Amino acid sequence: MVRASVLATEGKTLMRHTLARIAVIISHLDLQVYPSRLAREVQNIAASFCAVAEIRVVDLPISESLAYARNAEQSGEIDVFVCAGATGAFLQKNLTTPVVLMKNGTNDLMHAMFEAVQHSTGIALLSYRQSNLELDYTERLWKIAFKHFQYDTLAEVRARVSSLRECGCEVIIGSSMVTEVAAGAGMKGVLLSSARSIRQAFEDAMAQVRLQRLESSQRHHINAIVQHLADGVAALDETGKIQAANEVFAGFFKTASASLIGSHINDVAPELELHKYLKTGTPPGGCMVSARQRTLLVNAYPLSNEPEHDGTVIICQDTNALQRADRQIRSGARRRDFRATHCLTEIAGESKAMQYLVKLASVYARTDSTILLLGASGTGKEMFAQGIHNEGARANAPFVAVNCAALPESLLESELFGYEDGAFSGSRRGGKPGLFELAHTGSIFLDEIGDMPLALQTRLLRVLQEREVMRLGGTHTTCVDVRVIAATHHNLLKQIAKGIFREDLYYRLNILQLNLPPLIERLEDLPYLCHKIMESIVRRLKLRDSPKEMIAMLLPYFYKYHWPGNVRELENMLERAVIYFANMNDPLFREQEGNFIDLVFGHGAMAADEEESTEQRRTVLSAHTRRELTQAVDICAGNFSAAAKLLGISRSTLYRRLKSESSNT
Ligand SMILES: Nc1ncnc2c1ncn2[C@@H]1O[C@H](COP(=O)(O)OP(=O)(O)OP(=O)(O)O)[C@@H](O)[C@H]1O
Repeated sequence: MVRASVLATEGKTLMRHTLARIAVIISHLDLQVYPSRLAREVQNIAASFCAVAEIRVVDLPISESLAYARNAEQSGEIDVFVCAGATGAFLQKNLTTPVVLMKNGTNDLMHAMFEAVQHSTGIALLSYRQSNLELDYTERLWKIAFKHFQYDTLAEVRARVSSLRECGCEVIIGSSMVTEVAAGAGMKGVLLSSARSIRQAFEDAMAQVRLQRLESSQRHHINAIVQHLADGVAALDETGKIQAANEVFAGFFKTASASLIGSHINDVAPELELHKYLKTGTPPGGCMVSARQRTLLVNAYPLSNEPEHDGTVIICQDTNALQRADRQIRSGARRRDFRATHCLTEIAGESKAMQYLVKLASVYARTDSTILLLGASGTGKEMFAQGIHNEGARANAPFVAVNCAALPESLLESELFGYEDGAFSGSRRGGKPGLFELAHTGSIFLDEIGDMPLALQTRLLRVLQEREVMRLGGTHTTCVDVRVIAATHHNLLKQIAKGIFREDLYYRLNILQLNLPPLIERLEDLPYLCHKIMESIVRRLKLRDSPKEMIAMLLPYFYKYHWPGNVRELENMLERAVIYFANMNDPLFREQEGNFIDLVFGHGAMAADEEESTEQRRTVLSAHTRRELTQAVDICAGNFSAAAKLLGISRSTLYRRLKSESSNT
């Protein structure tokens, strides 16, 4: 039963949040004088703390003290209890909320003596357990010899009071309980506590609350950090009981985090097999554990560096999330051009050979095996490589193309494999990842592999075998998950015979093969190729429409050409043709020696094989059909000079031919 009232207080807050909540418990036996003197004193002093604390003074039977305190503790309404003597010691043992003891000092004894001597010189002091009162000093000061006894229990108090009465003692100084027993025995009880010791107890309680709130705010911060971690974190005590765990950890083991607290780790997560560690105190390094359809990377660390094993922190990481993060980091570091832009559907060709190759490439795209693309320059090897990458499972990952013939050996090595900080003079600070690392999870296209220096072939072979790279100047390897597509215009078997290409590398690369035929072997693809290429030129040059007549006119020449530069050459020719065709009436071209066909076929190509090309050109030019001649006139809107220029003949020759063609028909 709570007899004394609550001292509600107003005023400024002590801490950032609320007033300190203090309960002072004064226990009594069968209270004869109500309210007890101590309670009254405490209430008076509590009033002076009203600006900083809400102090509840509770005067209740000793048998109810613990129940009351527990109740208040459970409802979380009290930050700290203040109590004296035996009850204080008892509550300290049984509560988790701090209990500040009202301690009596010599000053209290002086005050008590002052009151006691008013009644009698037969004075005794009863104190709970050992006190640090300066008894000799007090006796000398008051010139009174008084008796002093210590007690542990209420029974001892009762026995001592009754024996003191029989010895003629009239005044007993002690706690509120002692004074009550004395009063019950018909003696004078003098309270040992003074206003000063009560005030000191409140100061101690305030300091305690301040400390508590500081700790709680720190705990709150740490908890917020731990809760926001992407990893599952749990703290265990030395026996393996979970003291704290975040939601992610709870989620890994499909349970609510609150229900984990107090459970044993072996019951919650037997998969982790932490019992081995908990016994030895040796933390396991990162080990992979399968738990509830996930693979976790688990690390455990001792809570302190002390030799005594007093707890463990476990950190669990979802390997899927790690891989995703890894991919993100790598793609963040990826250059924008590490993308494949072509698809297999863009590869133009109506010939059986091309249609078969595109289908085969699409089958290859569904695998992860290494591919070797063979074919002369400009046959579309890179286009196929990009198409295969884009049609496969790695489409969203990087496509890294590297021309092995374009860089000097040392540069190619650092480009491919990267380097560590300070690997060579002039190297970038912090090192640089190689193209293999940047292609991680995607594809690497090793173009012109036949031109790779032998020393690098050896390093490349090791990477292909081990699937891991070591940067130049590095000491550790990094795993790379890369699909390799290599290409060359060389005959690698001949290169092997000459000793300039490693046979073992050839067999590593030549798992799946695509052999792209030169354009000369599939001239039937020309119309479709021209059409497709023109579409992209029109788009790129922002033309109004595709000059179909021009293509119709050029095609007969194209069929007769030998195409050493394959589709790339065709692309170049068509682009040139479009530009010349659109500017045919420009004086610059009108005054040009030669003619449209000459310009389209390009002097460079002609010069490469002068004899053959001049001869070919002659045959080509003499082969105009009547349809081509009239078509040229139509295209040039009846302008015979322009039509002659377009055909590469003089105006008079055009007239003559048209005449002779018409007489032949
Ligand atoms: N079948 C095709 N359909 C459409 N365009 C093609 C085709 N084949 C090649 N090309 C085009 O021809 C040009 C050359 O192709 P690509 O670079 O793929 O050839 P390559 O064999 O890799 O050449 P190199 O060996 O010289 O590197 C590219 O612009 C490409 O778009």
